[in-house]
Amino acid sequence: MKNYSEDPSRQYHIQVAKGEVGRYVLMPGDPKRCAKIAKYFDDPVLIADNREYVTYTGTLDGVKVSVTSTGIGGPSASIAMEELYRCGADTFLRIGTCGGMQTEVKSGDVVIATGAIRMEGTSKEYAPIEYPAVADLDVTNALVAAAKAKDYTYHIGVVQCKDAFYGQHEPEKMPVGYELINKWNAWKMMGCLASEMESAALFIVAGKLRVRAGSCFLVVANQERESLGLENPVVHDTDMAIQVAVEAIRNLIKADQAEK
Ligand SMILES: O=P(O)(O)O[C@H]1O[C@H](CO)[C@@H](O)[C@H]1O
Ligand SMILES: O=c1cc[nH]c(=O)[nH]1
Repeated sequence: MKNYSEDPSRQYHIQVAKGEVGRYVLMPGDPKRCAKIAKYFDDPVLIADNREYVTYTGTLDGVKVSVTSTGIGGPSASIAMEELYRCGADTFLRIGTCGGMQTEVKSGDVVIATGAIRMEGTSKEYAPIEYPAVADLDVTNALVAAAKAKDYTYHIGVVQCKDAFYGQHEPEKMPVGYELINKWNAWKMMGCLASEMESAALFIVAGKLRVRAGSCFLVVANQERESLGLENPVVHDTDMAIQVAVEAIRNLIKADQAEK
């Protein structure tokens, strides 16, 4: 597709040029998380800051790596991945926040996604709903090894993605018939760990582009625990999940170099 950028060497939305990012890219939703993540890189340089997309590039163990924020939701996340791919990236690690959905998935824990429920719109513009949104196995294994090594409490499994942050949790309050559309209770019954907004789109776009994508999250809070009157503090510190994602990139770099 034509590049609408004023400077055609830069991608229209992310304003990054080919070669300015590494093959490994961390993808937080929040643009302000990028500087925090870039502090883990050696020699981080701010490459671009346009709309919700902030990009830094540096190195980890001598290999070029980047961080680009996606903004909230599938539409902007899919744009980030498509444009980063055109700049040379092929391995994507989303590092986000999520809300726990099972009582054991507590505030401050880390969640690693094996797949994502496609209760959002973006992925449906790429593939029919029967096609599953699955995380890449190499990236997921790298995340699990990183979480294990750090000795953090982590959970591995399916996450749910949606387009509306508000209003999803209370199917019983929906008008008759609407609960068929709001499947929150079904996701919980099936063991879905947590809810967030971008992984389904990222996993499906990654499939189309034939690139690797995985996700890990900080659990901010848990609506289920709240409704049962269980302890449910709100945790904002994303550092633990960031450390897991950065360590996972190191694991991938090692594995990729060993394969050469
Ligand atoms: O913290 P980030 O990465 O933005 O992720 C989560 O937070 C936002 C909602 O508060 C959504 O983007 C959701 O996926
Ligand atoms: O409940 C939550 C918490 C964080 N992010 C989400 O998308 N949902």
